[in-house]
Amino acid sequence: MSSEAAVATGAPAAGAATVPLLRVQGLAKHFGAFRALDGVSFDVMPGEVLGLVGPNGSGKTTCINVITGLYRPDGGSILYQGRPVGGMAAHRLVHQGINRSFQIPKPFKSLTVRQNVEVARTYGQHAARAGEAEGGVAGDIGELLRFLGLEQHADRMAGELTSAQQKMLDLARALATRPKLLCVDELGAGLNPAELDLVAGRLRELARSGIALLVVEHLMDFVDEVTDRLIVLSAGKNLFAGTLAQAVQDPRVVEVFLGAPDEH
Ligand SMILES: Nc1ncnc2c1ncn2[C@@H]1O[C@H](COP(=O)(O)OP(=O)(O)OP(=O)(O)O)[C@@H](O)[C@H]1O
Repeated sequence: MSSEAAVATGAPAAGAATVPLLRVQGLAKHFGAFRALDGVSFDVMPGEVLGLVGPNGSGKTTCINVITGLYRPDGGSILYQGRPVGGMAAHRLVHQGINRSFQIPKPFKSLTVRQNVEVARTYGQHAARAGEAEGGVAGDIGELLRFLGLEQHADRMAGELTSAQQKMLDLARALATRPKLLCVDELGAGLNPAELDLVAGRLRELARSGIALLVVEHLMDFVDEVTDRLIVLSAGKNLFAGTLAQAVQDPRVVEVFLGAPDEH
């Protein structure tokens, strides 16, 4: 990688000892002639919370969709724990420790909250059998529901939950598979300030427990609270890598994404 690319992607300096959990290099995804991802590169370090931000349509969700196996990449590489996983089916990635939550959760509405999480646990049982990440918040379903404020709803049908509660359930389902890398797609949208506070705290707690997070989000206060570092995408390409404090000083980021302070 050139030194310029290393700066743009926030890659660690050559010779740095820490190995990325996920390394995305030159990732491409095309829909017909349209290049939704046009050579995106970044690393996610173990236990890191990396924000993936940018204007509407810049490719953030597509990036998560490719990393988690919903779409096959059209170019570039995805290395997870040093091994290529680009194009691998979603269920295999879940077994490897990569899972995600969705912008619009789709729980099994006629199953209870607990049953929804049990189904997810079964789906991820390969990881459970391997005895990885036992204990912690993802160790026990009751504990997981408590962690996400769902314990009093455990026996309700998922279809009866509010949309905020459905987002928590979606997170619980992803965590039930004991991910090492959790991709979180616009969790903050539609949550009230108290719910946002709770979720931000929980995501930080997950990171402290060793889970790496890739967080797509529009709410910049939430991004500020939750993430260690940001990648800004613009039109399917890397625009910036660094902290939010650095991003607000970067004229390119201000121009295409953040806007001038008086525009807020
Ligand atoms: N399945 C698809 N077929 C065709 N075009 C798609 C598909 N998925 C995404 N796109 C297009 O790719 C571009 C990137 O979409 P994507 O959802 O990744 O953007 P985003 O950065 O997540 O946007 P937002 O912040 O609005 O959610 C958009 O122009 C979108 O219309």
